[in-house]
Amino acid sequence: MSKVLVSDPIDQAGIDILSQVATVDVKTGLKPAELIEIIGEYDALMIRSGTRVTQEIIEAGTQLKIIGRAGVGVDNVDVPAATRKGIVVVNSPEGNTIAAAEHALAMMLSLSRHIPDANASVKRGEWDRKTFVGAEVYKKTLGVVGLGKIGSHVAAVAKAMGMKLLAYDPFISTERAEQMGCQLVELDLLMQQADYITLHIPKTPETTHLINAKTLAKMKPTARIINCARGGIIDEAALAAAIKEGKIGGAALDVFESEPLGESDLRSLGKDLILTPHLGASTTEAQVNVAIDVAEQIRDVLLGLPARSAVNIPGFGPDVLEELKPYMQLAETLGNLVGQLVGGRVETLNITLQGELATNKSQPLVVAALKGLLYQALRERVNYVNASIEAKERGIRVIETRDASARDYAGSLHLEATGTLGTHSVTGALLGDKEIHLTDVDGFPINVPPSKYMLFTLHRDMPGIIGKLGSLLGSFNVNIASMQVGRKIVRGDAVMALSIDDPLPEGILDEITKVPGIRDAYTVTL
Ligand SMILES: NC(=O)C1=CN([C@@H]2O[C@H](COP(=O)(O)OP(=O)(O)OC[C@H]3O[C@@H](n4cnc5c(N)ncnc54)[C@H](O)[C@@H]3O)[C@@H](O)[C@H]2O)C=CC1
Ligand SMILES: O=C(O)CCC(=O)C(=O)O
Repeated sequence: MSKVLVSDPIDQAGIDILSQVATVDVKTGLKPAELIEIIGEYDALMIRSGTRVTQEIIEAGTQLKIIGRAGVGVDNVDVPAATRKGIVVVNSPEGNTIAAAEHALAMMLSLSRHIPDANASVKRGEWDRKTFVGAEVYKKTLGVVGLGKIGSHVAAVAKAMGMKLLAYDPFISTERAEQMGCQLVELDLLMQQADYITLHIPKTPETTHLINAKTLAKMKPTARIINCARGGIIDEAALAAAIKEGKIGGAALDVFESEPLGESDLRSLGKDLILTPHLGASTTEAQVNVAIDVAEQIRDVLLGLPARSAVNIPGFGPDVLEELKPYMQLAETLGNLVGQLVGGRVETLNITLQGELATNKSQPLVVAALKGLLYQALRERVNYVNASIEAKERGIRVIETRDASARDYAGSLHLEATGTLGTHSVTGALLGDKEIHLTDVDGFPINVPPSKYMLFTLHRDMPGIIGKLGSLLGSFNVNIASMQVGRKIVRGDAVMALSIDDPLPEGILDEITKVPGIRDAYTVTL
Protein backbone atom coordinates (compact mmCIF):
# COMPACT_ATOMS: atom_id res chain seq x y z
CA MET A 1 0.00 0.00 0.00
CA SER A 2 1.21 3.53 -0.75
CA LYS A 3 2.25 5.82 2.10
CA VAL A 4 1.27 9.49 2.42
CA LEU A 5 2.84 11.96 4.82
CA VAL A 6 0.68 14.91 5.88
CA SER A 7 3.06 17.45 7.38
CA ASP A 8 0.70 20.40 8.05
CA PRO A 9 -2.77 20.49 9.64
CA ILE A 10 -5.26 19.27 7.02
CA ASP A 11 -9.00 18.81 7.40
CA GLN A 12 -10.09 15.25 8.23
CA ALA A 13 -12.14 15.14 5.00
CA GLY A 14 -8.84 15.00 3.09
CA ILE A 15 -7.29 12.38 5.38
CA ASP A 16 -10.38 10.18 4.88
CA ILE A 17 -9.97 10.31 1.10
CA LEU A 18 -6.25 9.48 1.29
CA SER A 19 -6.96 6.60 3.66
CA GLN A 20 -8.99 4.87 0.93
CA VAL A 21 -5.80 4.14 -1.01
CA ALA A 22 -2.86 4.69 1.33
CA THR A 23 -1.48 4.51 4.83
CA VAL A 24 -1.59 8.10 6.07
CA ASP A 25 0.82 9.49 8.66
CA VAL A 26 0.02 12.95 10.04
CA LYS A 27 3.22 14.46 11.45
CA THR A 28 3.03 18.22 11.77
CA GLY A 29 5.70 20.64 12.95
CA LEU A 30 8.62 18.54 11.67
CA LYS A 31 11.99 20.28 11.46
CA PRO A 32 13.62 20.16 7.97
CA ALA A 33 16.17 17.56 9.14
CA GLU A 34 13.39 15.36 10.57
CA LEU A 35 11.46 15.59 7.32
CA ILE A 36 14.56 14.71 5.29
CA GLU A 37 15.11 11.67 7.49
CA ILE A 38 11.66 10.17 6.96
CA ILE A 39 10.52 11.43 3.55
CA GLY A 40 12.20 8.50 1.74
CA GLU A 41 9.45 6.16 2.99
CA TYR A 42 6.60 8.11 1.40
CA ASP A 43 4.91 8.09 -2.01
CA ALA A 44 3.11 11.39 -1.44
CA LEU A 45 3.48 14.50 0.70
CA MET A 46 0.54 16.73 1.56
CA ILE A 47 1.26 20.22 2.93
CA ARG A 48 -0.18 23.67 3.57
CA SER A 49 1.99 26.76 3.86
CA GLY A 50 3.83 25.57 6.97
CA THR A 51 6.16 23.07 5.30
CA ARG A 52 8.95 24.34 3.08
CA VAL A 53 9.68 21.64 0.51
CA THR A 54 13.26 22.35 -0.49
CA GLN A 55 15.45 20.66 -3.10
CA GLU A 56 17.11 18.69 -0.28
CA ILE A 57 13.78 17.29 0.86
CA ILE A 58 12.83 16.44 -2.73
CA GLU A 59 16.19 14.69 -3.28
CA ALA A 60 15.60 12.65 -0.13
CA GLY A 61 12.08 11.73 -1.28
CA THR A 62 13.23 8.85 -3.43
CA GLN A 63 9.72 7.30 -3.61
CA LEU A 64 7.81 10.57 -3.97
CA LYS A 65 5.33 10.69 -6.82
CA ILE A 66 3.30 13.73 -5.81
CA ILE A 67 3.42 16.78 -3.56
CA GLY A 68 -0.02 18.19 -2.80
CA ARG A 69 -0.34 21.79 -1.60
CA ALA A 70 -3.71 22.24 0.11
CA GLY A 71 -4.02 25.85 -1.05
CA VAL A 72 -3.06 28.08 -3.96
CA GLY A 73 0.52 29.34 -3.58
CA VAL A 74 3.24 26.79 -4.30
CA ASP A 75 6.06 29.19 -3.50
CA ASN A 76 6.96 26.97 -0.52
CA VAL A 77 7.75 24.10 -2.90
CA ASP A 78 10.86 23.92 -5.10
CA VAL A 79 8.75 23.13 -8.16
CA PRO A 80 11.68 22.97 -10.66
CA ALA A 81 13.45 20.42 -8.42
CA ALA A 82 10.26 18.34 -8.20
CA THR A 83 9.78 18.55 -11.97
CA ARG A 84 13.32 17.33 -12.66
CA LYS A 85 12.56 14.31 -10.50
CA GLY A 86 9.22 13.65 -12.21
CA ILE A 87 7.23 14.49 -9.09
CA VAL A 88 3.79 15.97 -9.78
CA VAL A 89 3.04 19.12 -7.79
CA VAL A 90 -0.67 19.85 -7.38
CA ASN A 91 -2.57 22.61 -5.64
CA SER A 92 -6.15 23.69 -5.07
CA PRO A 93 -6.54 26.73 -7.28
CA GLU A 94 -10.06 27.64 -6.19
CA GLY A 95 -10.75 25.96 -2.85
CA ASN A 96 -9.89 29.02 -0.74
CA THR A 97 -10.62 31.86 -3.19
CA ILE A 98 -13.66 33.15 -1.32
CA ALA A 99 -11.99 32.82 2.08
CA ALA A 100 -8.94 34.83 0.98
CA ALA A 101 -11.06 37.47 -0.77
CA GLU A 102 -13.31 37.89 2.28
CA HIS A 103 -10.26 38.20 4.52
CA ALA A 104 -8.90 41.00 2.35
CA LEU A 105 -12.28 42.77 2.46
CA ALA A 106 -12.46 42.26 6.23
CA MET A 107 -8.99 43.78 6.53
CA MET A 108 -10.08 46.79 4.47
CA LEU A 109 -13.13 47.44 6.64
CA SER A 110 -11.23 46.74 9.86
CA LEU A 111 -8.58 49.25 8.86
CA SER A 112 -11.19 51.87 7.93
CA ARG A 113 -13.04 51.51 11.22
CA HIS A 114 -10.11 50.58 13.51
CA ILE A 115 -12.06 47.55 14.67
CA PRO A 116 -9.16 45.53 16.16
CA ASP A 117 -7.89 48.42 18.32
CA ALA A 118 -11.38 49.62 19.25
CA ASN A 119 -12.23 46.10 20.35
CA ALA A 120 -9.03 45.83 22.41
CA SER A 121 -9.69 49.20 24.08
CA VAL A 122 -13.24 48.26 25.13
CA LYS A 123 -11.91 44.98 26.50
CA ARG A 124 -9.39 46.97 28.52
CA GLY A 125 -12.36 48.78 30.12
CA GLU A 126 -12.13 52.01 28.09
CA TRP A 127 -14.90 53.86 26.21
CA ASP A 128 -12.97 55.93 23.66
CA ARG A 129 -15.10 57.09 20.75
CA LYS A 130 -12.77 59.83 19.51
CA THR A 131 -9.64 57.88 18.68
CA PHE A 132 -11.49 55.43 16.53
CA VAL A 133 -13.33 57.71 14.11
CA GLY A 134 -13.07 55.93 10.79
CA ALA A 135 -13.65 56.46 7.08
CA GLU A 136 -16.25 55.06 4.71
CA VAL A 137 -15.20 52.96 1.75
CA TYR A 138 -18.31 54.03 -0.23
CA LYS A 139 -17.28 56.09 -3.30
CA LYS A 140 -13.61 55.57 -2.47
CA THR A 141 -11.21 54.08 -5.01
CA LEU A 142 -9.93 50.56 -4.55
CA GLY A 143 -6.82 49.56 -6.51
CA VAL A 144 -6.70 45.80 -7.10
CA VAL A 145 -3.24 44.52 -7.95
CA GLY A 146 -3.74 41.13 -9.61
CA LEU A 147 -7.19 40.58 -11.10
CA GLY A 148 -7.20 36.78 -10.89
CA LYS A 149 -9.59 34.61 -8.92
CA ILE A 150 -9.25 36.34 -5.55
CA GLY A 151 -8.76 39.85 -6.95
CA SER A 152 -11.92 39.49 -9.10
CA HIS A 153 -14.05 38.45 -6.14
CA VAL A 154 -12.72 41.33 -4.06
CA ALA A 155 -13.50 43.67 -6.96
CA ALA A 156 -17.07 42.34 -7.29
CA VAL A 157 -17.83 42.81 -3.59
CA ALA A 158 -16.14 46.22 -3.46
CA LYS A 159 -18.19 47.34 -6.47
CA ALA A 160 -21.35 46.28 -4.67
CA MET A 161 -20.22 48.46 -1.73
CA GLY A 162 -20.11 51.44 -4.06
CA MET A 163 -16.34 51.64 -4.54
CA LYS A 164 -14.64 52.81 -7.74
CA LEU A 165 -12.24 50.21 -9.08
CA LEU A 166 -8.79 50.45 -10.61
CA ALA A 167 -6.82 47.34 -11.47
CA TYR A 168 -3.24 46.55 -12.38
CA ASP A 169 -2.61 43.18 -14.01
CA PRO A 170 -0.36 43.01 -17.07
CA PHE A 171 -1.75 39.59 -18.02
CA ILE A 172 -5.41 40.40 -18.47
CA SER A 173 -7.18 42.38 -21.18
CA THR A 174 -8.82 45.76 -20.82
CA GLU A 175 -12.13 44.11 -21.84
CA ARG A 176 -11.88 41.49 -19.09
CA ALA A 177 -11.12 44.20 -16.53
CA GLU A 178 -14.04 46.27 -17.77
CA GLN A 179 -16.37 43.27 -17.48
CA MET A 180 -15.46 43.27 -13.81
CA GLY A 181 -16.12 46.97 -13.51
CA CYS A 182 -12.40 47.83 -13.24
CA GLN A 183 -10.38 50.37 -15.13
CA LEU A 184 -7.08 48.74 -16.07
CA VAL A 185 -4.19 51.11 -15.33
CA GLU A 186 -0.43 51.04 -14.78
CA LEU A 187 0.82 50.36 -11.26
CA ASP A 188 2.11 53.91 -10.76
CA LEU A 189 -1.29 55.45 -11.50
CA LEU A 190 -3.03 52.93 -9.26
CA MET A 191 -0.64 53.72 -6.40
CA GLN A 192 -1.26 57.45 -6.86
CA GLN A 193 -5.05 57.39 -7.18
CA ALA A 194 -6.29 54.59 -4.93
CA ASP A 195 -7.60 55.12 -1.40
CA TYR A 196 -7.22 51.41 -0.72
CA ILE A 197 -4.80 49.06 -2.44
CA THR A 198 -5.18 45.31 -2.20
CA LEU A 199 -2.62 42.80 -3.50
CA HIS A 200 -3.66 39.51 -5.11
CA ILE A 201 -0.64 38.39 -7.10
CA PRO A 202 1.71 35.43 -6.75
CA LYS A 203 5.17 35.91 -5.28
CA THR A 204 7.67 35.64 -8.13
CA PRO A 205 11.07 37.24 -8.76
CA GLU A 206 9.16 40.03 -10.58
CA THR A 207 6.73 40.68 -7.72
CA THR A 208 9.23 40.49 -4.86
CA HIS A 209 9.33 43.98 -3.30
CA LEU A 210 7.04 45.21 -6.08
CA ILE A 211 5.79 47.53 -3.33
CA ASN A 212 8.89 49.29 -2.00
CA ALA A 213 9.90 52.71 -0.63
CA LYS A 214 9.55 54.23 -4.11
CA THR A 215 6.08 52.84 -4.84
CA LEU A 216 4.86 53.58 -1.30
CA ALA A 217 5.96 57.18 -1.77
CA LYS A 218 3.43 57.48 -4.61
CA MET A 219 0.46 56.68 -2.32
CA LYS A 220 -1.87 59.36 -0.93
CA PRO A 221 -1.02 60.09 2.73
CA THR A 222 -4.48 58.76 3.64
CA ALA A 223 -4.31 55.61 1.50
CA ARG A 224 -4.15 52.12 3.01
CA ILE A 225 -2.59 48.98 1.61
CA ILE A 226 -3.64 45.37 2.24
CA ASN A 227 -1.55 42.29 1.58
CA CYS A 228 -3.35 38.96 1.83
CA ALA A 229 -1.28 37.47 -1.02
CA ARG A 230 2.32 36.73 -0.11
CA GLY A 231 4.91 38.08 2.25
CA GLY A 232 7.78 39.78 0.47
CA ILE A 233 5.63 41.42 -2.20
CA ILE A 234 5.78 44.46 0.10
CA ASP A 235 9.17 45.50 1.49
CA GLU A 236 8.28 45.30 5.20
CA ALA A 237 11.00 47.70 6.38
CA ALA A 238 9.90 50.34 3.86
CA LEU A 239 6.26 49.84 4.87
CA ALA A 240 7.00 50.18 8.59
CA ALA A 241 8.90 53.40 7.88
CA ALA A 242 6.10 54.80 5.69
CA ILE A 243 3.49 54.17 8.41
CA LYS A 244 5.71 55.49 11.20
CA GLU A 245 6.44 58.68 9.26
CA GLY A 246 2.74 59.17 8.41
CA LYS A 247 3.47 58.93 4.68
CA ILE A 248 0.55 56.54 4.18
CA GLY A 249 -2.73 56.00 6.01
CA GLY A 250 -2.10 52.45 7.11
CA ALA A 251 -1.75 48.80 6.16
CA ALA A 252 -3.13 45.37 6.90
CA LEU A 253 -0.94 42.32 6.48
CA ASP A 254 -1.87 38.66 6.59
CA VAL A 255 1.41 37.42 5.13
CA PHE A 256 5.04 38.15 5.94
CA GLU A 257 8.53 37.93 4.50
CA SER A 258 9.30 35.31 7.09
CA GLU A 259 6.60 33.25 8.76
CA PRO A 260 5.91 32.99 11.62
CA LEU A 261 6.67 36.70 12.02
CA GLY A 262 9.64 37.09 14.33
CA GLU A 263 11.12 40.23 15.84
CA SER A 264 9.83 43.07 13.67
CA ASP A 265 9.22 46.81 13.68
CA LEU A 266 5.73 45.96 12.45
CA ARG A 267 4.74 44.67 15.88
CA SER A 268 5.25 48.06 17.52
CA LEU A 269 3.01 50.08 15.18
CA GLY A 270 -0.42 51.24 16.40
CA LYS A 271 -3.94 51.20 15.04
CA ASP A 272 -2.89 52.02 11.47
CA LEU A 273 -1.40 48.59 11.04
CA ILE A 274 -3.39 45.37 11.38
CA LEU A 275 -1.61 42.02 11.43
CA THR A 276 -3.12 38.54 11.15
CA PRO A 277 -1.15 35.27 11.19
CA HIS A 278 -1.73 34.09 7.60
CA LEU A 279 -5.44 33.50 8.11
CA GLY A 280 -6.62 34.19 4.54
CA ALA A 281 -7.56 30.57 3.89
CA SER A 282 -8.52 29.75 7.44
CA THR A 283 -12.24 29.19 7.18
CA THR A 284 -13.90 25.87 7.85
CA GLU A 285 -15.32 25.88 4.34
CA ALA A 286 -12.01 26.62 2.62
CA GLN A 287 -10.13 24.02 4.63
CA VAL A 288 -12.65 21.33 3.70
CA ASN A 289 -12.52 22.44 0.05
CA VAL A 290 -8.74 22.41 -0.29
CA ALA A 291 -8.30 19.19 1.70
CA ILE A 292 -10.78 17.33 -0.51
CA ASP A 293 -9.48 18.88 -3.72
CA VAL A 294 -5.85 17.98 -3.06
CA ALA A 295 -6.48 14.62 -1.40
CA GLU A 296 -8.52 13.52 -4.43
CA GLN A 297 -5.64 14.44 -6.70
CA ILE A 298 -3.11 12.57 -4.56
CA ARG A 299 -5.43 9.54 -4.55
CA ASP A 300 -5.77 9.70 -8.35
CA VAL A 301 -2.04 9.99 -8.97
CA LEU A 302 -1.32 7.09 -6.59
CA LEU A 303 -3.85 5.08 -8.63
CA GLY A 304 -2.03 6.01 -11.84
CA LEU A 305 -4.59 8.58 -13.01
CA PRO A 306 -3.81 12.16 -14.03
CA ALA A 307 -4.19 15.06 -11.57
CA ARG A 308 -6.56 17.86 -12.50
CA SER A 309 -4.51 20.77 -11.12
CA ALA A 310 -0.87 19.86 -11.62
CA VAL A 311 1.17 23.05 -11.62
CA ASN A 312 4.21 21.47 -13.28
CA ILE A 313 2.52 19.77 -16.24
CA PRO A 314 1.99 22.65 -18.64
CA GLY A 315 -1.19 22.64 -20.66
CA PHE A 316 -2.78 19.83 -18.64
CA GLY A 317 -5.78 21.81 -17.36
CA PRO A 318 -8.86 19.77 -16.47
CA ASP A 319 -10.84 20.90 -19.53
CA VAL A 320 -7.99 20.09 -21.92
CA LEU A 321 -7.40 16.71 -20.27
CA GLU A 322 -11.06 15.81 -20.54
CA GLU A 323 -11.04 16.62 -24.24
CA LEU A 324 -7.76 14.89 -25.06
CA LYS A 325 -7.92 11.92 -22.66
CA PRO A 326 -8.68 9.31 -25.37
CA TYR A 327 -5.83 10.60 -27.53
CA MET A 328 -3.24 10.63 -24.74
CA GLN A 329 -2.97 6.83 -24.72
CA LEU A 330 -2.78 6.86 -28.52
CA ALA A 331 0.11 9.36 -28.46
CA GLU A 332 1.94 7.38 -25.78
CA THR A 333 1.50 4.06 -27.61
CA LEU A 334 2.70 5.53 -30.90
CA GLY A 335 5.69 7.15 -29.16
CA ASN A 336 6.62 3.84 -27.57
CA LEU A 337 6.18 1.97 -30.85
CA VAL A 338 8.16 4.36 -33.03
CA GLY A 339 10.91 4.53 -30.38
CA GLN A 340 11.31 0.76 -30.56
CA LEU A 341 11.22 0.68 -34.36
CA VAL A 342 13.97 3.29 -34.53
CA GLY A 343 16.04 1.69 -31.76
CA GLY A 344 19.13 3.45 -30.44
CA ARG A 345 19.28 7.16 -29.83
CA VAL A 346 16.47 9.30 -31.23
CA GLU A 347 17.49 12.70 -32.59
CA THR A 348 14.26 14.12 -33.99
CA LEU A 349 10.60 13.45 -33.40
CA ASN A 350 8.12 14.89 -35.89
CA ILE A 351 4.58 14.91 -34.60
CA THR A 352 1.72 15.66 -36.98
CA LEU A 353 -1.69 16.35 -35.49
CA GLN A 354 -4.24 15.44 -38.10
CA GLY A 355 -7.95 16.09 -38.65
CA GLU A 356 -9.77 17.48 -35.62
CA LEU A 357 -6.58 17.24 -33.54
CA ALA A 358 -5.02 19.95 -35.71
CA THR A 359 -7.11 22.56 -33.96
CA ASN A 360 -6.61 21.18 -30.44
CA LYS A 361 -4.13 22.21 -27.78
CA SER A 362 -1.26 19.90 -28.60
CA GLN A 363 1.09 20.16 -25.63
CA PRO A 364 -0.35 17.21 -23.66
CA LEU A 365 -0.20 15.00 -26.78
CA VAL A 366 3.41 15.97 -27.43
CA VAL A 367 4.27 15.20 -23.80
CA ALA A 368 2.44 11.85 -24.00
CA ALA A 369 4.28 10.93 -27.22
CA LEU A 370 7.62 11.81 -25.60
CA LYS A 371 6.72 9.76 -22.53
CA GLY A 372 6.09 6.78 -24.81
CA LEU A 373 9.23 7.45 -26.84
CA LEU A 374 11.44 7.53 -23.74
CA TYR A 375 9.83 4.54 -22.06
CA GLN A 376 12.41 2.07 -23.36
CA ALA A 377 15.23 4.19 -21.94
CA LEU A 378 13.67 5.31 -18.68
CA ARG A 379 10.85 2.87 -17.92
CA GLU A 380 8.77 4.03 -14.92
CA ARG A 381 11.11 7.00 -14.37
CA VAL A 382 9.55 8.92 -17.24
CA ASN A 383 6.14 10.50 -16.69
CA TYR A 384 4.05 13.44 -17.86
CA VAL A 385 5.98 15.75 -15.54
CA ASN A 386 9.50 15.12 -16.71
CA ALA A 387 9.07 13.75 -20.27
CA SER A 388 9.76 17.13 -21.95
CA ILE A 389 12.78 17.83 -19.75
CA GLU A 390 14.20 14.34 -20.30
CA ALA A 391 13.73 14.71 -24.08
CA LYS A 392 15.42 18.10 -24.03
CA GLU A 393 18.32 16.81 -21.96
CA ARG A 394 18.77 13.99 -24.50
CA GLY A 395 18.88 16.55 -27.31
CA ILE A 396 15.71 15.23 -28.98
CA ARG A 397 14.35 17.86 -31.36
CA VAL A 398 10.57 17.93 -31.43
CA ILE A 399 8.84 19.30 -34.52
CA GLU A 400 5.11 19.78 -34.48
CA THR A 401 2.97 19.99 -37.60
CA ARG A 402 -0.78 20.35 -38.05
CA ASP A 403 -2.77 18.96 -40.92
CA ALA A 404 -6.49 19.67 -40.64
CA SER A 405 -7.11 18.30 -44.14
CA ALA A 406 -6.43 14.65 -43.17
CA ARG A 407 -9.96 13.26 -42.99
CA ASP A 408 -9.73 9.41 -42.90
CA TYR A 409 -10.45 9.51 -39.17
CA ALA A 410 -11.90 12.26 -36.98
CA GLY A 411 -8.44 12.79 -35.54
CA SER A 412 -5.17 10.95 -35.99
CA LEU A 413 -1.54 11.29 -34.98
CA HIS A 414 1.49 10.69 -37.14
CA LEU A 415 4.90 10.27 -35.50
CA GLU A 416 8.15 10.10 -37.40
CA ALA A 417 11.32 9.49 -35.44
CA THR A 418 14.86 9.75 -36.76
CA GLY A 419 17.72 8.27 -34.80
CA THR A 420 21.26 7.12 -35.25
CA LEU A 421 19.98 3.88 -36.81
CA GLY A 422 17.44 5.35 -39.25
CA THR A 423 13.93 6.78 -39.61
CA HIS A 424 10.56 5.16 -38.96
CA SER A 425 7.03 6.42 -38.84
CA VAL A 426 3.72 5.31 -37.39
CA THR A 427 0.19 6.69 -37.60
CA GLY A 428 -2.71 5.87 -35.35
CA ALA A 429 -6.32 6.85 -34.78
CA LEU A 430 -9.21 6.00 -32.51
CA LEU A 431 -12.06 3.79 -33.60
CA GLY A 432 -15.36 4.61 -31.95
CA ASP A 433 -13.58 7.35 -29.96
CA LYS A 434 -11.83 4.75 -27.81
CA GLU A 435 -10.07 1.87 -29.52
CA ILE A 436 -6.54 2.60 -30.68
CA HIS A 437 -5.70 1.43 -34.19
CA LEU A 438 -2.41 1.60 -36.05
CA THR A 439 -3.29 2.90 -39.47
CA ASP A 440 0.14 3.22 -41.05
CA VAL A 441 3.66 1.95 -40.45
CA ASP A 442 6.55 3.39 -42.43
CA GLY A 443 4.13 4.72 -45.02
CA PHE A 444 2.31 1.41 -45.53
CA PRO A 445 -1.41 1.45 -44.74
CA ILE A 446 -2.55 -1.11 -42.16
CA ASN A 447 -5.42 -1.29 -39.71
CA VAL A 448 -4.55 -3.21 -36.55
CA PRO A 449 -5.07 -2.62 -32.86
CA PRO A 450 -1.71 -2.63 -31.07
CA SER A 451 -1.06 -5.60 -28.80
CA LYS A 452 1.48 -6.24 -26.07
CA TYR A 453 3.86 -8.22 -28.28
CA MET A 454 4.19 -7.36 -31.95
CA LEU A 455 6.41 -8.24 -34.85
CA PHE A 456 6.81 -6.00 -37.89
CA THR A 457 8.56 -7.01 -41.07
CA LEU A 458 9.52 -4.99 -44.10
CA HIS A 459 9.46 -7.38 -47.03
CA ARG A 460 8.83 -7.89 -50.73
CA ASP A 461 5.17 -8.67 -51.46
CA MET A 462 5.57 -12.12 -53.11
CA PRO A 463 3.90 -15.53 -52.90
CA GLY A 464 4.89 -17.86 -50.06
CA ILE A 465 6.44 -15.32 -47.72
CA ILE A 466 3.61 -15.34 -45.17
CA GLY A 467 3.65 -19.14 -45.05
CA LYS A 468 7.41 -19.25 -44.53
CA LEU A 469 7.25 -16.72 -41.71
CA GLY A 470 4.32 -18.57 -40.11
CA SER A 471 6.23 -21.88 -40.18
CA LEU A 472 9.36 -20.28 -38.78
CA LEU A 473 7.44 -18.74 -35.88
CA GLY A 474 5.67 -22.06 -35.33
CA SER A 475 9.01 -23.87 -35.15
CA PHE A 476 9.94 -21.52 -32.28
CA ASN A 477 6.56 -22.18 -30.63
CA VAL A 478 5.38 -18.58 -31.22
CA ASN A 479 1.61 -18.32 -31.55
CA ILE A 480 0.29 -15.67 -33.97
CA ALA A 481 -2.86 -13.91 -32.73
CA SER A 482 -3.41 -11.78 -35.84
CA MET A 483 -1.57 -10.75 -38.94
CA GLN A 484 -2.02 -8.05 -41.55
CA VAL A 485 -0.07 -6.95 -44.60
CA GLY A 486 0.06 -3.37 -45.76
CA ARG A 487 1.25 -2.61 -49.27
CA LYS A 488 1.08 0.25 -51.71
CA ILE A 489 1.48 -1.70 -54.95
CA VAL A 490 1.07 -5.38 -55.74
CA ARG A 491 4.45 -7.23 -55.53
CA GLY A 492 6.17 -4.09 -54.34
CA ASP A 493 7.47 -3.41 -50.83
CA ALA A 494 5.13 -4.25 -47.97
CA VAL A 495 4.87 -4.21 -44.20
CA MET A 496 3.55 -7.11 -42.13
CA ALA A 497 2.19 -6.46 -38.63
CA LEU A 498 1.76 -9.53 -36.45
CA SER A 499 0.31 -9.68 -32.95
CA ILE A 500 1.89 -12.56 -31.08
CA ASP A 501 0.94 -14.12 -27.77
CA ASP A 502 4.42 -14.15 -26.21
CA PRO A 503 7.69 -12.26 -26.55
CA LEU A 504 9.87 -13.47 -29.43
CA PRO A 505 12.53 -15.93 -28.25
CA GLU A 506 16.21 -14.87 -28.51
CA GLY A 507 17.78 -15.25 -31.93
CA ILE A 508 14.59 -15.59 -33.96
CA LEU A 509 14.83 -12.07 -35.47
CA ASP A 510 18.05 -13.04 -37.26
CA GLU A 511 16.32 -16.14 -38.62
CA ILE A 512 13.38 -14.03 -39.82
CA THR A 513 15.61 -11.64 -41.76
CA LYS A 514 17.18 -14.68 -43.50
CA VAL A 515 13.76 -15.57 -45.05
CA PRO A 516 14.07 -14.63 -48.74
CA GLY A 517 12.17 -11.39 -49.41
CA ILE A 518 12.23 -10.15 -45.80
CA ARG A 519 14.51 -7.14 -45.51
CA ASP A 520 13.98 -6.14 -41.93
CA ALA A 521 12.16 -7.33 -38.83
CA TYR A 522 11.38 -5.51 -35.62
CA THR A 523 9.97 -6.84 -32.42
CA VAL A 524 8.08 -4.52 -30.15
CA THR A 525 6.65 -4.79 -26.63
CA LEU A 526 3.95 -2.24 -25.83
N1 LIG B 1 -3.45 34.69 2.59
C1 LIG B 1 -3.82 33.49 2.24
O1 LIG B 1 -4.07 32.64 3.07
C2 LIG B 1 -3.99 33.17 0.82
C3 LIG B 1 -3.18 33.75 -0.12
N2 LIG B 1 -3.33 33.44 -1.45
C4 LIG B 1 -2.46 34.08 -2.41
O2 LIG B 1 -3.22 34.99 -3.20
C5 LIG B 1 -2.57 35.20 -4.44
C6 LIG B 1 -3.57 35.26 -5.58
O3 LIG B 1 -4.29 34.05 -5.69
P1 LIG B 1 -5.34 33.80 -6.87
O4 LIG B 1 -6.18 34.98 -7.10
O5 LIG B 1 -5.99 32.51 -6.59
O6 LIG B 1 -4.35 33.63 -8.09
P2 LIG B 1 -4.67 33.82 -9.63
O7 LIG B 1 -3.60 33.08 -10.36
O8 LIG B 1 -6.08 33.51 -9.94
O9 LIG B 1 -4.46 35.39 -9.87
C7 LIG B 1 -3.22 36.01 -9.81
C8 LIG B 1 -3.27 37.20 -10.75
O10 LIG B 1 -2.05 37.90 -10.60
C9 LIG B 1 -1.68 38.38 -11.88
N3 LIG B 1 -0.26 38.66 -11.90
C10 LIG B 1 0.78 37.79 -12.01
N4 LIG B 1 1.94 38.47 -11.98
C11 LIG B 1 1.63 39.78 -11.85
C12 LIG B 1 2.40 40.96 -11.77
N5 LIG B 1 3.75 40.92 -11.84
N6 LIG B 1 1.76 42.13 -11.62
C13 LIG B 1 0.40 42.17 -11.55
N7 LIG B 1 -0.39 41.08 -11.66
C14 LIG B 1 0.22 39.90 -11.79
C15 LIG B 1 -2.10 37.27 -12.82
O11 LIG B 1 -2.25 37.72 -14.14
C16 LIG B 1 -3.41 36.81 -12.21
O12 LIG B 1 -4.50 37.46 -12.81
C17 LIG B 1 -1.52 34.09 -4.54
O13 LIG B 1 -0.27 34.61 -4.20
C18 LIG B 1 -1.92 33.13 -3.46
O14 LIG B 1 -0.87 32.38 -2.99
C19 LIG B 1 -4.29 32.57 -1.87
C20 LIG B 1 -5.12 31.98 -0.96
C21 LIG B 1 -5.01 32.21 0.45
O1 LIG C 1 -2.62 26.94 3.96
C1 LIG C 1 -2.93 28.09 4.27
O2 LIG C 1 -3.65 28.36 5.20
C2 LIG C 1 -2.38 29.21 3.42
C3 LIG C 1 -3.15 29.39 2.16
C4 LIG C 1 -2.40 30.15 1.16
O3 LIG C 1 -1.64 31.02 1.45
C5 LIG C 1 -2.58 29.79 -0.24
O4 LIG C 1 -3.47 29.00 -0.53
O5 LIG C 1 -1.82 30.29 -1.07
